[in-house]
Amino acid sequence: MIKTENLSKKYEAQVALHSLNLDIKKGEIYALLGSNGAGKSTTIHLLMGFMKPTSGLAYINELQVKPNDSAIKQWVAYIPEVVNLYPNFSALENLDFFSGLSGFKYTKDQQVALLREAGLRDEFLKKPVGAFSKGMRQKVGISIALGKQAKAILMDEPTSGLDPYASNEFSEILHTLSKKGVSILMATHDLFRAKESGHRIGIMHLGHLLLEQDTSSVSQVELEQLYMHTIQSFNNQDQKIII
Ligand SMILES: Nc1ncnc2c1ncn2[C@@H]1O[C@H](COP(=O)(O)OP(=O)(O)OP(=O)(O)O)[C@@H](O)[C@H]1O
Repeated sequence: MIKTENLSKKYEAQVALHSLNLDIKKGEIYALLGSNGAGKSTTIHLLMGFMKPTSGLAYINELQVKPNDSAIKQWVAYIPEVVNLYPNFSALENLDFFSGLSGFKYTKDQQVALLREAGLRDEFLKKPVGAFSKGMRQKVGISIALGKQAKAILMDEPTSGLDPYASNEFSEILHTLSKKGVSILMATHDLFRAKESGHRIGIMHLGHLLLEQDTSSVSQVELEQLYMHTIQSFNNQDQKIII
């Protein structure tokens, strides 16, 4: 569903991504972990077609991603760290507007159902989103993704700044999306949430994907040790790429 083949990106002299191979299945939640500058956002931006790779290929729903290709945008939704919405519009109005841009028209009842499914409480449906918290904006973003019937959702730092309750709610919403067959790639520094929400994690460092791991087969502590060990080994000039 979300796939890359030897995907690479060089920004002038800086190689941000070295030959990345990802294969994220239908309904899978995959957390990309890594240090600052590891290449996580670059990966997401390439998968969204925001820029051209230096080499390699990316696919969403078996369609090859090409920069600014509207065919791909039909299948994929991008939820940035802070979701951009029209501040004076209510949650319902934002959903209506963005669904319309994607060619969908929903009744008021359907819009309410989408926002509820994304976890937004009823009392906020008609409030201007300008005063919404990060978590609430994210829920509106997820409802927009649901509204466009996205098969893949790409998220950048979705849990940074969320309180523990909101983070937990976020995990539950991801699991609901996954059960509907939506594939999710999230870039995060949040090891705890990656383990709680993700089926699989990938550890990136300096543009390399160093390790992939099913989250069900490691404890939280083991995952943290694995993360530290993987990055330390690379820094100690073992520089043996595991993937
Ligand atoms: N537009 C750009 N021009 C030049 N270099 C860039 C650009 N965008 C990113 N880079 C570089 O590419 C590398 C990867 O950056 P990227 O933002 O993908 O990392 P990241 O893993 O998302 O980091 P963070 O966790 O800090 O958000 C970094 O060295 C960064 O400085």
